[in-house]
Amino acid sequence: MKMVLNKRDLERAFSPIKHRKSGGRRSLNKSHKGGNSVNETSSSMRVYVRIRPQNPKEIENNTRSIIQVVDENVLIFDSKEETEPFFFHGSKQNCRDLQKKQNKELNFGFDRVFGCNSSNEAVFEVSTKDIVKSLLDGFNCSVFAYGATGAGKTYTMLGSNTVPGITYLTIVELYKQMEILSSEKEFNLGVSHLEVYNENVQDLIQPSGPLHLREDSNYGVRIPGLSLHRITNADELFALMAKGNKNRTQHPTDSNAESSRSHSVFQLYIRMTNKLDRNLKIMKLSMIDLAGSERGSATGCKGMRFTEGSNINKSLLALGNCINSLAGGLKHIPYRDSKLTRLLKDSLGGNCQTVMIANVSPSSNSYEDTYNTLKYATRAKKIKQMIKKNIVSVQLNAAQYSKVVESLTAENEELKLKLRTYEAQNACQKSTTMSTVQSNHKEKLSAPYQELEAMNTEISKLVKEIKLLNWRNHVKQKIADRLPCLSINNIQLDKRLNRIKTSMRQLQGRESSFKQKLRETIIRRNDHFERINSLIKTLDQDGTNTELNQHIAILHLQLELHEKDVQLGHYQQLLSMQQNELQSEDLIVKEMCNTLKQYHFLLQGNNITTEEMASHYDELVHKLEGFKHISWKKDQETNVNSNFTFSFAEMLRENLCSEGIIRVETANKPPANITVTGSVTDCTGQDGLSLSTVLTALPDNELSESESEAGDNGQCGERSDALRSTSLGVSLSANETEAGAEGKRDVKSNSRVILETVNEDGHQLPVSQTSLSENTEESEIQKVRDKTMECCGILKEINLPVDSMRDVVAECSVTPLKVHCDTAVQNGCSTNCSLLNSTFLLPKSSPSHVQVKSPRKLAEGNSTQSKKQITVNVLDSSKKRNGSTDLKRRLCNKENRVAGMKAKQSAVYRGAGHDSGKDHTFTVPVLPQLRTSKPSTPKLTPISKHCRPVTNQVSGKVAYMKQRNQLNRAHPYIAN
Ligand SMILES: Nc1ncnc2c1ncn2[C@@H]1O[C@H](COP(=O)(O)OP(=O)(O)OP(=O)(O)O)[C@@H](O)[C@H]1O
Repeated sequence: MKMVLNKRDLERAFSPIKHRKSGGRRSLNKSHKGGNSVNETSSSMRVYVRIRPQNPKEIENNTRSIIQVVDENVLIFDSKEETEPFFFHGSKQNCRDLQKKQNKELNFGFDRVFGCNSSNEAVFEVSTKDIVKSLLDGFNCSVFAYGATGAGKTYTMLGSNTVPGITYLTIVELYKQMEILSSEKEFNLGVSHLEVYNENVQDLIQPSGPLHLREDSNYGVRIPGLSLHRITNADELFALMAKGNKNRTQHPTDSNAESSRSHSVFQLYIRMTNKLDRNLKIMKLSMIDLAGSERGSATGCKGMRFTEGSNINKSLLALGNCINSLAGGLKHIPYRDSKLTRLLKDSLGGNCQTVMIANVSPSSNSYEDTYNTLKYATRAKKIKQMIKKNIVSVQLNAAQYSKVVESLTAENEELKLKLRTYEAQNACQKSTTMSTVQSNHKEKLSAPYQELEAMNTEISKLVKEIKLLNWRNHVKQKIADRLPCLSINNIQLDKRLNRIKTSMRQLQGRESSFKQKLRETIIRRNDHFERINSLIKTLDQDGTNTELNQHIAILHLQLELHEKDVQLGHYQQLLSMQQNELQSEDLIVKEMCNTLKQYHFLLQGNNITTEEMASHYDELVHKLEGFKHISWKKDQETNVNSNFTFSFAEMLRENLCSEGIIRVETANKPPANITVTGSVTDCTGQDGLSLSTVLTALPDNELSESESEAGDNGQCGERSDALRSTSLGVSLSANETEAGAEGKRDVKSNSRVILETVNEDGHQLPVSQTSLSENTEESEIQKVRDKTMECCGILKEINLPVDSMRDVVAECSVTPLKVHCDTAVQNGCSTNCSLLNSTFLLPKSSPSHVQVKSPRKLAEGNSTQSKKQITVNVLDSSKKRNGSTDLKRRLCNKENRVAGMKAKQSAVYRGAGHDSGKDHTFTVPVLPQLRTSKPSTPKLTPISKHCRPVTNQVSGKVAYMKQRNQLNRAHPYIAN
């Protein structure tokens, strides 16, 4: 037993390693092996020590070596020197000089000690080669180099141009291993590289200013804004690594001419998918080169270097504290003390297999640094880590199985097909004794065509990317246009708009870089194509080799097919994006409409709606109805085609008949009869209504009505106005399209009507131009006429003296008035008031008032209720202003309350003469005065279809609108 002589000996007695032991390593290796076989295991941090050779300065100063490597696991720090004989008063003494500082002689044991002569390859073989295996087994791994400044960390991690460091060697090994596994696994790799400089995190590959750290319970520490670069081969990875290292902050100090003044973290993300079961593992390899700890006095740093040094020391101190807490098994680990420890949280105490390489200098000049590093390393060895494989999905679900089976079956089929083709080709070759020359030719063409195919795919991909970016830009622009309409906070609006603009600029930047790439690829493709052409020329100089020509034709077809396939996929992707966008826009519109309606009612209820607001609101409603916007599908507008599709959405309204007139203009004189058939399909594209009619072309200005064969539910009335054009009036009554007792299909607003024109022989009729004359005066007249008919039917049914009205009307020139009623939905009635949107005509000298009985009795069969009437006075258009006032006054006199009013053109009244205080409101726009040249007798839709149970609450308005165009055509107005 050794005698404890003084304090230093005492320290030595309690030094971490008293005997030559390598238990740490053995236990680690054991657990490490275990880690590969199970999903979760515990492991000690592996710690290696590397001693660099003395540098020329140290050699020059003849400094003492303070490290003695005992064997591959043990070193002695500050071993006792071969003491020179000590003389006192001229005689040699047996004891030592007590005035001289005694050597520590501490033994340290590590997983491996690399001496001065060890190479980076040797370090890699022992320290990180195994890491690659663990990584591909699904474990996260970290390697970090720790040590004082100038101790050789960067040399170990990165090396130099001639001596590659362990990062390079590890990645080469990783690629080797991935190559071996490539038949079973798919790999996707991504890289990021950052530095922590003066407590700021910065991206080294795409420097963009300080980044922030975020902690996420699922993903640990994340750095939003840090660029992640996809790589496809080792060269790309090394290029990125080199770029990152070039950007790293380095400054010369007294200790190191190329001192790294920041901590560098290079991370490689691996996504590994098992081809068979599609199980996915995501792993992360972090290679960390820490900045070196330093003593200001030793390094002679001043100013900026001093600040850097103190930041480095601060973060390393925090790292030391974390290592101590982890080694001591404490619950609280002070990760948050520095950016570095927050970043290394995963590697130190998380789910990660970590290797620490402690770099030390052997020179007595670095005595304290080396001692501290060895103590750090010893503490770090005690850290136990629970590591588990990062398997995203271990078990397959049924859907995955079916997918795997599907893909395997498809592959199988493909192989079978190839085999058959091959056999057939073989047989064919035998029978035709195809010359080897031919097959040689084909072989020579195969690779260039494959290359061409790859280029085409790349082009398609780039085009898709450009389109995607374009679309995203367009969407952003739309948002930017819309935002100011709603936003009320200008500061926030500016912020939002700026954000959008920045992101649009980024998108545009990306778009132009894609465009550049596209141009380059197209040039490359064209060059390549030229080369193929010249190759073909050399193979078949006189162009008579038919077999070769056929083969080339097939190759071209295959190329085209492949391209179309790729494009199809891209278009589907684009389409689904656009559909999503449309859906979300649709939702916004609906929500906005609801909100607007609420606000409108609120204003109206408080009697503060201005005339302008009310008419704007009406205009919006009108626009939503879409009556004026029926148009042909754009791309079919000019097509010479007899099939055309148009949206019927605008024509369908909830409760009343809707119609449009379609004009079919033929290039030549149309045949006598044209059959127009059509179908209305609902939004699911299923069969719905069908309609059919025969148009007869008649000479100019001669109106004709021929028999209209309505299909199930559709009605078509037809007219012919000119030799070269034929118009078809199509009307669909909502009551006819409703799902209901008859079980008919509900035709909603996104239904479509498809019409087809066929002549007498059953041939499709070429149509040079198709246009919709819906907006023409004729259609206007037609519309009013139809509304009048319906309205009269309704009025008759609800006991309005239609006959007397008609008599009066017959005597006078007419001013058509449109009655518009809106009702709330109650008592389970899903329909609106029967008067909704109805139009009827009143003469200029109409009776002073029109009595409209409540149609309630129709619904309830209660005759007493029908006697309760409301009265609405409708004045003719020549007395608009006065009339409006009159009306108001009269209604007020009759104890009706004025709810809101438009002084000049419209007014809103609420009638209260109803049985239970229910209100009725009418919109009465004054339409242009019409003159009729030839009244017709239109049919009325059976009243029973129109009349619905009337709801308890009816609200609405009376509106006078300006007289519009003077129409030339006359108008039939009242029918029985
Ligand atoms: N094992 C070694 N063999 C030969 N030269 C070495 C070795 N280790 C380090 N060196 C040399 O020592 C010098 C300092 O090394 P390096 O820059 O790697 O130190 P460092 O620990 O990264 O320092 P800092 O923390 O200041 O960046 C370099 O010139 C390097 O070439």
